[in-house]
Amino acid sequence: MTVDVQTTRDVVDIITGGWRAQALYTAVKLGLPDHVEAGLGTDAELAKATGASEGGVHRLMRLLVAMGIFEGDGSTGYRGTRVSAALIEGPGSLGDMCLLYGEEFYSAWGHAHHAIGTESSGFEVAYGRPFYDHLGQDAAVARRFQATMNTASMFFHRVPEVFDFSGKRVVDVGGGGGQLLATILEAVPDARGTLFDREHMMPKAREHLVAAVGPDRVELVPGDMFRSVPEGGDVYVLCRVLAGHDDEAVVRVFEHCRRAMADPSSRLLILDRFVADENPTVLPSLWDLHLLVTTGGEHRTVDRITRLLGRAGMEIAGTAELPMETTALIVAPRPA
Ligand SMILES: Nc1ncnc2c1ncn2[C@@H]1O[C@H](CSCC[C@H]([NH3+])C(=O)O)[C@@H](O)[C@H]1O
Repeated sequence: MTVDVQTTRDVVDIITGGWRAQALYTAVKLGLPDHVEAGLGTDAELAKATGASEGGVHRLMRLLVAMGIFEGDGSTGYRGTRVSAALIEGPGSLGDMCLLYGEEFYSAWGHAHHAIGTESSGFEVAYGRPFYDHLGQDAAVARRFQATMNTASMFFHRVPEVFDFSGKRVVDVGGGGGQLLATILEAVPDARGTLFDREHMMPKAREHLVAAVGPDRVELVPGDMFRSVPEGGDVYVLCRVLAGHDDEAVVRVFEHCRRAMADPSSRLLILDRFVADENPTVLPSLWDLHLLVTTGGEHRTVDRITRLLGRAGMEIAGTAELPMETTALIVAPRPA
């Protein structure tokens, strides 16, 4: 069989993706975006600042210019781009995400064959312990993971645009550090909020929410969503909570939300990524496999969520698309 040039090119573009990722990771590890921003423009200057070999820096920067991360060249001087600017260290930087993907996640993906073949975590093979245990024992990685989660929260500000929270009591179940609830309450001055999560999340969430909206419009309730959720909410939110739990556990959370709702006009808002079996798109499918490789978890299809909601006496009343292929499902209780 003869393979044409375009087909070969397509395959090569895909299989070198990991190399591109490692090149970008190395640039962040060496602090190249910061150094270029600080005006160090030649290979020699960058080599001196990073302690790396000048030849190595030259060869790496040549690729990064070709990839559009930097502009210029090593003799007349490199310049930053909007991509390298996003990697400069500081609040909101995407640099931590590059480091986490380039180290822990890259090692975990090295065991993709095992993870997919057995539907179990590749991370555990690579590191000898579950991902969340690892985070509990390595503060630097935990910090990077938190920063990566925050980076992935860029759809939060759009949530008040796709659902009307005015005058509502919002219960954020598994609300984490309170960023989403704070964003909603800041955008909707007459809404009130309850953050519900495990006990250990309370101090951080309280600090964030009180700083954002003051102590009066928000309460914090520690607990276990598999046992119960706070009563009397007009809107229950489940944002990025379901992927790590099996179907039975998810139905239980849905049942608790339905039972706790203030009245039939109350809604459940599910914010998550969903995979599609027909006409799939790449990012949700990739992240679904990524969940498998790191934690053994998964993203569901909307059909499957619909069935689980049905078992809890609820149905989808509307949907809205959010950035980064995140979807908002607006869920209503079915009349008894
Ligand atoms: N059994 C449980 N009860 C309440 N919260 C839980 C439980 N298990 C996990 N969580 C929380 O679920 C959250 C999942 S991470 C998502 C956090 C947040 N909604 C966001 O989108 O940024 C974490 O904050 C966990 O502590």
